Amino acid sequence: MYSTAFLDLPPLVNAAGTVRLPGSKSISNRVLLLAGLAEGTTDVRDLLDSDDTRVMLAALEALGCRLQRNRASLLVTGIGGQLRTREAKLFLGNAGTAMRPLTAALAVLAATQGGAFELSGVPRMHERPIGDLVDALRQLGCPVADLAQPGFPPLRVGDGATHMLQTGAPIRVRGDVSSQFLTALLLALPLVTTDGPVTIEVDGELISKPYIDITLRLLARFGIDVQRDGYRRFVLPQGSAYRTPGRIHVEGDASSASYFVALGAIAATDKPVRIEGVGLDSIQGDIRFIDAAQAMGAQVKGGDGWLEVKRGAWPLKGITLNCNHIPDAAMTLAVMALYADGPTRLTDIASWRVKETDRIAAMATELRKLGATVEEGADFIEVQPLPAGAWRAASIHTYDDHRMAMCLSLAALNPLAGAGQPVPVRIEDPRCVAKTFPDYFEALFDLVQPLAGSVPVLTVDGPTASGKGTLASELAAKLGYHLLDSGALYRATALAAQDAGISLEDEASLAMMAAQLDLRFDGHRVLLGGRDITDPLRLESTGGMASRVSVHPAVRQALFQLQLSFRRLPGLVADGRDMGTVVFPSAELKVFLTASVEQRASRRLKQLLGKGVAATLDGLLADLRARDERDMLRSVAPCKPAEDAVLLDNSALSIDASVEQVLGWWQARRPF
Ligand SMILES: Nc1ncnc2c1ncn2[C@@H]1O[C@H](COP(=O)(O)OP(=O)(O)OP(=O)(O)O)[C@@H](O)[C@H]1O
Ligand SMILES: Nc1ccn([C@@H]2O[C@H](COP(=O)(O)O)[C@@H](O)[C@H]2O)c(=O)n1
Repeated sequence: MYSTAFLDLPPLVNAAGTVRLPGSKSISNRVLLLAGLAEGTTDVRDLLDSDDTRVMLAALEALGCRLQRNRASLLVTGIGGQLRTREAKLFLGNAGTAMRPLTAALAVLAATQGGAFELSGVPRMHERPIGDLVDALRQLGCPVADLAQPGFPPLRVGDGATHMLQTGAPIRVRGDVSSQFLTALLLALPLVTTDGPVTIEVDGELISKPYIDITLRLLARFGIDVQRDGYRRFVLPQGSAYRTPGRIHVEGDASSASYFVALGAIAATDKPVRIEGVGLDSIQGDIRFIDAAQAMGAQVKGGDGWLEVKRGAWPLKGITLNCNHIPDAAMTLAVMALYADGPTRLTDIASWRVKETDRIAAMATELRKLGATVEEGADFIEVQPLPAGAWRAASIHTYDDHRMAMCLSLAALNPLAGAGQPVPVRIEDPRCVAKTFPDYFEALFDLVQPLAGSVPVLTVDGPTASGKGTLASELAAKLGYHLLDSGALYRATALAAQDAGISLEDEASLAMMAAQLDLRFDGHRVLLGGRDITDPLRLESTGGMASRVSVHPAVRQALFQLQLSFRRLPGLVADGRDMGTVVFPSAELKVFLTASVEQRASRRLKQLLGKGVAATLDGLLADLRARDERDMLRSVAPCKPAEDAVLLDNSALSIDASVEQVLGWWQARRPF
């Protein structure tokens, strides 16, 4: 997962390969609640691991459910409809699928058994309406107190006392703001069917009906057979009791599939994008996104648990579509619309305005930043195609909304819109995808191909102990980029030569060895032929040997391709001696880092003594001077600034100040 302040996506030109989707958020949180309320243990397979499921799990644990994590599954032992804890404060983040059903379940449990529970979330959750659900619970006779603005969380359900609930008359709930209110009642009211059936009647036209279908199917898996009259009236039979199905599998998230369906429709020209975990047999309403994608031109094939998508019509075809049945996935159509041959109008999407953010306003604002013409209304959005040449590099604000981040990432495919100037796209706060798809960007990068030469590189060269490694790794962490410590390759070659008894002057043998290095970077550990060489790699003596090995042109040549292979999406920070001059001469930013030899020696002394390695300042000064001389005066790729490098003397700069300085230079060169 990328937890950086922003993530820059270079222009992308193709996509192919397989993505395995994480579990559905809607199914995961419904299953967790049902398993938590049921008696016995439920073995939940392929559960989504994300922010929204984590808050649900934390709430269940606080309520006395037992959770046991195994490698492949989560075992949930429920409370069997009996409160184990009578008071708790539950923080539910921005998870509507946790807030609404838990409010209903705890309201009836607290009212009938005596208890009081506070439910709160992030500030945006406190702006998302819940009043219609609260009204329904109050009709039943459940005490519910607004702790801030009436009709919105935070709430307190229950007052510690027990209450007789009015289950004889139908409970009325509005269905035209969020279908989650009805879902919440359907999931919770089996708890109060001991004395007779309970009826729920929906006021207004129910939106997002497919989500109710998921609720009903999952209730059936847990032994509750709801009788109903269309989507107007639902009856929970007397004596409804949650029975664990034993094992239950969570299918992949159909809303998350939409980004990869769109990716295939826009970019998969030869081989398809294959999506695994969700398919034509899906119980999720958002699977119907594929109909919309096909209407726009996508070629879609599928079966049980899989889909394959390729580009069909190109440009895509603009469509007008009522999206009431696919409210979440429909956001993806708004970005596909940029690649269409005419306007795309998405209607009946008023619910977008009360989601993680006001999604109609957010989508219109961000698409306009890219250069698009967008019209928005109370319940629709109309997007005009964005012709080649009209695309602008944009920094996309994501409003703490995972779907904004994932949808807008598709704008990086802009080179496919025509022959205009390709532009990168910046996604702000990429961590927001953690709500439903923590590894979304990793999955995307596995499938796409960047425009040739567009993966950005930042080089940091300079003499020994100037702080290159420290600076480079901080920069890579801040930008979410890969890191190349090129010195480690020369050091590893020297160690391998030492092990094999090869002379450091034997250029041909050293080059052969360098070309076959079996080197693996595993976090901070470095493995050579499976052996952990992390510690010996960093020895001063190894640095000295590396310096001798690195003077040989054939060795440098042998390591050249390996270094280039580190240039992968989304970008690279490379540190060494010749990164800016030889290996990445087209790097966007080249920094040449220096510090006085005395400063460098004293930093290295501190570093070595800190690790418990004996050293003296005089000894280090002599070593550094010798290494500087050899590295700077050698005939091939000497250590020197590239002509277009920026010099940074950090003798009097802290590490943080150096990082800020270089990030400032970097930002100044980006087009955002
Ligand atoms: N700006 C700075 N101010 C103070 N200390 C620093 C600064 N930058 C780096 N250091 C410290 O200097 C030491 C050497 O830094 P580092 O290992 O990053 O250098 P290097 O140039 O990568 O060395 P080498 O060429 O041997 O790989 C480390 O202990 C690091 O914490
Ligand atoms: N691009 C590079 C990187 C390193 N070297 C040589 O390797 C020695 C060790 O490098 P460290 O950065 O890990 O200290 C160094 O002294 C150089 O001789 C190189 O030539 N080119």
